[in-house]
Amino acid sequence: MEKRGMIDTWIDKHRSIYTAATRHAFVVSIRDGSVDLSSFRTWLGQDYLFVRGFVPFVASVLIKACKDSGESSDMEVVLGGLASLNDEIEWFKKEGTKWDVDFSTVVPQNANQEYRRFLEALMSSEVKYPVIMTAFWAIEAVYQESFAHCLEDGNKTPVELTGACHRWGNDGFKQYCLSVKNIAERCLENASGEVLVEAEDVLVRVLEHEVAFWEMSRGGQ
Ligand SMILES: Cc1ncc(CN)c(N)n1
Repeated sequence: MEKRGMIDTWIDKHRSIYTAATRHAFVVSIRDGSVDLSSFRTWLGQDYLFVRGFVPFVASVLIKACKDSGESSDMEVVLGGLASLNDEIEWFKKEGTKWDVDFSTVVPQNANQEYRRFLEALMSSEVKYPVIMTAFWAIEAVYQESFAHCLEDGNKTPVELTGACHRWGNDGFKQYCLSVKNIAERCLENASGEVLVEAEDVLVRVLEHEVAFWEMSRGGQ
């Protein structure tokens, strides 16, 4: 059985925001087939911009994994994540053509800009490895849980959206998220009280940014 660590404790403590991020109405509307396709197109354009900003964030996680981790396998896990972002960007470009979304004209909305600013602050060399690893796990896990939900039994996900759901809802991505979680948990086990407070705060803030991001797709800012 999987060992319960700090992250599971924090998820239990902050269950309502965790559920808001992983079972957002936008995601539920994909799963039940009622999704408004203009919302999907908004999400696609905004997420393409987000992912371009996520690349330097993951690169900064990679640098910390090389310098601060003490476990050589951490670097390989993060490098795998960075490599898959290359495929992800290509996938977005194909979807952009399919859905007639011209990324060169997409303007980042407030929620996107704020999330990107938050990630930039986390890239500072001052941010400790357990804190950035916790954030990294949460960012990836929200997409994994959300899109896996759209593929679970009983879904009515429109066939033209299953590609997006498989991108983050597949078993390989689930295993990768578990590897990132295990790294974060290992680091948190040895972290000081101060670092634990910071990591918990960052986890909650990621979840809040993810909720705001889904909201934006449905027409919020
Ligand atoms: C907003 C957001 N959060 C997470 C992911 C998954 N990398 C994403 N593509 N976009």
